[in-house]
Amino acid sequence: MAIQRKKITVVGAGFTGATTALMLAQKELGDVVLVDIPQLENPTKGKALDMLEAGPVQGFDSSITGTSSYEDTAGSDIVIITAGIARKPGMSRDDLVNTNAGIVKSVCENVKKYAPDAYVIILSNPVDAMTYVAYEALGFPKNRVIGQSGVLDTARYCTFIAQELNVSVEDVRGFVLGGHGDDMVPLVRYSNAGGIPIEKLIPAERIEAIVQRTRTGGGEIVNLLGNGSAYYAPAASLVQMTEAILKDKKRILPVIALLQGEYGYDNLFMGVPAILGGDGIEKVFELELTDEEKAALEKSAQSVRNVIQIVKG
Ligand SMILES: NC(=O)c1ccc[n+]([C@@H]2O[C@H](COP(=O)([O-])OP(=O)(O)OC[C@H]3O[C@@H](n4cnc5c(N)ncnc54)[C@H](O)[C@@H]3O)[C@@H](O)[C@H]2O)c1
Ligand SMILES: O=C(O)C[C@H](O)C(=O)O
Repeated sequence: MAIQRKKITVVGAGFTGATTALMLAQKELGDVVLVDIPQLENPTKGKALDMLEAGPVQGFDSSITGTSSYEDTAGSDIVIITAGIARKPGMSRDDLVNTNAGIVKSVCENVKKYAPDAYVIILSNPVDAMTYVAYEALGFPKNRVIGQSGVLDTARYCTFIAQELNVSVEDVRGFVLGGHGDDMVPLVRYSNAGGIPIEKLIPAERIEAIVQRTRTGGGEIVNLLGNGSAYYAPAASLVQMTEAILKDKKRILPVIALLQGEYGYDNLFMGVPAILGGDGIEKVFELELTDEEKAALEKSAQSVRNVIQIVKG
């Protein structure tokens, strides 16, 4: 049988969804189906056609199709869910919970029907709780239901460290643990530039400022944009996760995973470092934490539990 291109569905053709679709095609990771609601079918088709017409200029052969019909998503290898409303200045991500829970649930019912074997990546906010909603609605095994927050939060953290040191972002490593809220936990002790612990390179008060800026990094962009939230770095993060799965790269990335005992949490979705490869979340890494780190993680976990409780009703 001829080798088939991979099929990637992006649900939600707004700022993040459309940007993700274009980046996926630019990297030729597969053929892309962009889905939005029936009322936006023509603009969705228009965006997809416009992106497709960038192919000859940029030299990509991925197809990009705009639709409002889930039949077009049938057999997708990966489904990325960006559908939902975004926050505006003065709002927290948690303010979106009721509206987006309904949207994510209805999207997942279609994913379950038309792409039952897909690996599903959730972006819609509040994303830890939305990953829980998706998991419940899909009924898929936990390795195939993956939330995106840590790649983005870590990208922000590494950007700020590289700026502070005036070094290449390529040499900065670190990761952010916990929920995608203002009490997320950038792990300073496990962060380095060129292998040198950042604690040896940056004064403590500057590190603390970087940690705080990372925690409120989403809000910083929301305030600057005025009418929506970040989408370039979020789209890049989704593409990195998709690539890790489709190419079975076994990247170590922070992802939102269902914890069943790891870090002492049971049945909670939260950001942790994991191997992301051809079978989705293949392994969660459990690190030893100091008492202070444990307390910070517990604060973040409590915030996630509170939002999930709203969804559970
Ligand atoms: N987890 C993260 O790190 C992260 C990062 C960025 C954005 N987000 C979240 O992602 C979501 C999307 O952000 P955005 O900036 O792209 O918003 P946006 O408003 O530009 O786009 C959202 C799109 O979803 C569509 N949509 C709504 N209901 C739908 C449904 N039932 N089926 C299909 N499509 C539907 C809308 O019509 C719209 O086009 C928001 O909830 C935002 O908070 C999360
Ligand atoms: O901040 C937001 O509302 C969007 C997203 O979660 C982000 O961190 O950029």
